[in-house]
Amino acid sequence: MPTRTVDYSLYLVTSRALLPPGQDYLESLEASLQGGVTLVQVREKDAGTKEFLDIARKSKDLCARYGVPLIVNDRVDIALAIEADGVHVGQEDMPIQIVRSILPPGSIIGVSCNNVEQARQAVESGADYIGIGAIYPTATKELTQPIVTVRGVGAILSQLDGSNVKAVAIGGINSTTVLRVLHGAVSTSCRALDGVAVVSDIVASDRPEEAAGRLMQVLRAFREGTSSRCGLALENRPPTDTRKTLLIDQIASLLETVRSRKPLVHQITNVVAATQSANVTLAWGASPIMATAPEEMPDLANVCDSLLVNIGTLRQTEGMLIAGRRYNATYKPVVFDPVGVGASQYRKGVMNDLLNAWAPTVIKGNAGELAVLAGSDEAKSRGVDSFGAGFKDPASFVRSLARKERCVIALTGPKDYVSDGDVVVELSNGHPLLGEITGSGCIGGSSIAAFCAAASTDPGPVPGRPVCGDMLLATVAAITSLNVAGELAAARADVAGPGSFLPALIDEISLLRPDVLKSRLRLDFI
Ligand SMILES: Nc1ncnc2c1ncn2[C@@H]1O[C@H](COP(=O)(O)OP(=O)(O)OP(=O)(O)O)[C@@H](O)[C@H]1O
Ligand SMILES: Cc1ncsc1CCO
Repeated sequence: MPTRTVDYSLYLVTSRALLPPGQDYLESLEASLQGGVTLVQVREKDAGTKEFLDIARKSKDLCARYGVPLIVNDRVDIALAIEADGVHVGQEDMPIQIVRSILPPGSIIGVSCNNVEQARQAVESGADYIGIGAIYPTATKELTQPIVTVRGVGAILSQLDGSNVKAVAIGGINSTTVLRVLHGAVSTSCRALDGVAVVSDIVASDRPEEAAGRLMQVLRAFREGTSSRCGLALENRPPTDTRKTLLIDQIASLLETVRSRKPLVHQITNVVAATQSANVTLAWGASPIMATAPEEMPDLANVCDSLLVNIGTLRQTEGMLIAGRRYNATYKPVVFDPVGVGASQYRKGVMNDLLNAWAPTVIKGNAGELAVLAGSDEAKSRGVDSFGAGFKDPASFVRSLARKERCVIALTGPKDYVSDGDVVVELSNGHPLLGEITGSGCIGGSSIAAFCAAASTDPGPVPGRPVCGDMLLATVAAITSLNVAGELAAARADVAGPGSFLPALIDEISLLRPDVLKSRLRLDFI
């Protein structure tokens, strides 16, 4: 029998217990189908066999009218009895090979997977699809296994490389989280989800048709916006021979855009570099607001243009958690600076909590910091500083970390490397004095946040990306402009060392002219 094409995009898992009071199960199911649900699984954990059979049969008839396949949870006997399109099993249920031997040829068989090994086994045993979860903690199902998190999905998807096994994510996915899940859950080989499975966002809604419609809109927008390059390299790239000239023009032009747009840059940063970060932000022509209280994050996310989260002197992380989520929800850039993350287990734990809670647009760090993020021991750190020779192949390192973390990665040092998972730009401007003042990395983060704000564009009514605009360009422009200002400051007659360098640097940032910037830029695509 030819393999049939199944649309996994919006996979509804039913649960009568979650229906709003007075809502009829079949009416709700029909409304969801009208809203665009593409696949349905009947899951009724507490129903007796007779009742389950009845619900499954009625659901099957209804789905058939909409041309939507129906899958039965766990119960192979019920699937056979109602001639369902397939069965979904858990890890403790009947093994896939046995299910396959019982069901008619061509049946869809899916299995829940919580980790890489389970996904490997699913492929080996001939599953049609895997349900990866739970992505978030959810009240719908009692969790017996660890939360996968959005950042954990990529490694599981990698197991599907070379197979025809499809994948959906499940657990806590709703219209607020769906874009984060779709965008964040992609393997380093660019394997994305085939769909998302949703329970309460649709079933518990008074208007299931609208709930399903909202999810479908985001799914469509995501696919349209990310048809190539994993959805990371956001803008169309020019041909190789002209792109360096074009990039240099774009950098100079973005410097002017920062000054003309005067973005408001919200910064949650450390107490060491806070004042110089605010001054540098002003010197670029942007406006800083340094604010940490969790209570004010919703208001600030509405009025500010971008967010910087710097963990240099961690005290309370609640504001950081809320802020990132809010800026994601308003489609504004979020820059993350994991200062000194190698210094303590606490910092590392906080970094992971933050990155699991929200999507960074850019992560910037020195070699020691990014090595901790990547789980590599190629570069070392001591406190907030990186030491040693660093990465043997920094270009490959940033490219693969960008793919893994699904954002732009900026690796700083004597040379800087910026990647969006596709291209890598090597930046050779700068001056050793930048390494001799504290917080030069921190002001780099503030600068990136200002340039990202200036580069961000209107996401439109149904955004298919967490942020719109060329964030690779913004990151490159910010770092390299700062480094050129550093060269100009270091060359001044009144600069005798690190003490006089910092004020001169702030002056040179505010004085930097686009033509001077262009003439001094030293960068290359790798
Ligand atoms: N030796 C150097 N030569 C040229 N530029 C440098 C040098 N060292 C650092 N820089 C520049 O200084 C900036 C900060 O980079 P660095 O890697 O020192 O950050 P960091 O270690 O995070 O700093 P900090 O912890 O002090 O905030 C970057 O723009 C980088 O290009
Ligand atoms: C020195 C220092 N300690 C915590 S943050 C910071 C600023 C440079 O990263």
